[in-house]
Amino acid sequence: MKIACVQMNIEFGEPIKNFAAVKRYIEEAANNGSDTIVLPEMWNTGYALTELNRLADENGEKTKQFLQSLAYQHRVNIVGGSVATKRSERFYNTMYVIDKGGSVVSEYDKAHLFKLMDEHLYMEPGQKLNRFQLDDVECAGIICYDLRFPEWIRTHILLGAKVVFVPAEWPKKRIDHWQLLLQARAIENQCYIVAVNRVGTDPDNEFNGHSMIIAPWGELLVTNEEEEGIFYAEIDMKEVEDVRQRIPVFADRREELYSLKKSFFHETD
Ligand SMILES: O=C(O)CCC(=O)C(=O)O
Repeated sequence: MKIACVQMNIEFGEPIKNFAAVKRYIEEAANNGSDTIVLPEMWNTGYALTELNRLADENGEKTKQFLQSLAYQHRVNIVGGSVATKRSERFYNTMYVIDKGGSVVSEYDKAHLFKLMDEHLYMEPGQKLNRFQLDDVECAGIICYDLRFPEWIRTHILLGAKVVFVPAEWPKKRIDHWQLLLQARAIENQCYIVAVNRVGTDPDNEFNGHSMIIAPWGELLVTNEEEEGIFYAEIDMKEVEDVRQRIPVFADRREELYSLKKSFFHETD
């Protein structure tokens, strides 16, 4: 599967300009033979949280139609990063995933909202997992701050995910955390990680990309890119099986030790 990471700048509070940029990027990535194109977090508006009432996409309709038509036209999967959406007067940070036939195969609201950027004051957290298949590969998707919750990713992995997509607006000042956390998640879960971060600035932050594709053994297939652009890598699902056979982490898990309640009981027994 050839993957394209769209490491784009996002115009703050300017959905029309951002939709036009995403269209150009998807066309370019499709023309370069991509199977799966991945966008960053909140690419329609950036973190324009105080203007969500005016800017958020009502029921995600505009985004879904737009991505579905591009996916169908170019026969590509699109992991649509995320967009600000509005449903029943509430706002969400929502990922839509579209397959090559133009069907929406997953809708996911970011589960862990980022208090440092006041996200919890404006948006509602999601309550559901994000599992889907693309070209018969079991996948999962999380959004930005979700990355700091390894148990959330592990849950998806235990249910079968072999590729985890991570769209983000991760600021430059904590980019070392981004790199380390992503690489650790790939190694411990013996899976591919495809992580796409934006570049540019908003009123509060600077973003320097470093989108990454990481193999299940931890090799960096895309890394350290700081410029705006599309970065590509091929992933091979045999790698996941090979690594899982080499070090059988999943067979060696001691589930019975991991429940907080039980280990506390054991210690005081
Ligand atoms: O966890 C972090 O440092 C960044 C998270 C973030 O920027 C976000 O979730 O939007």
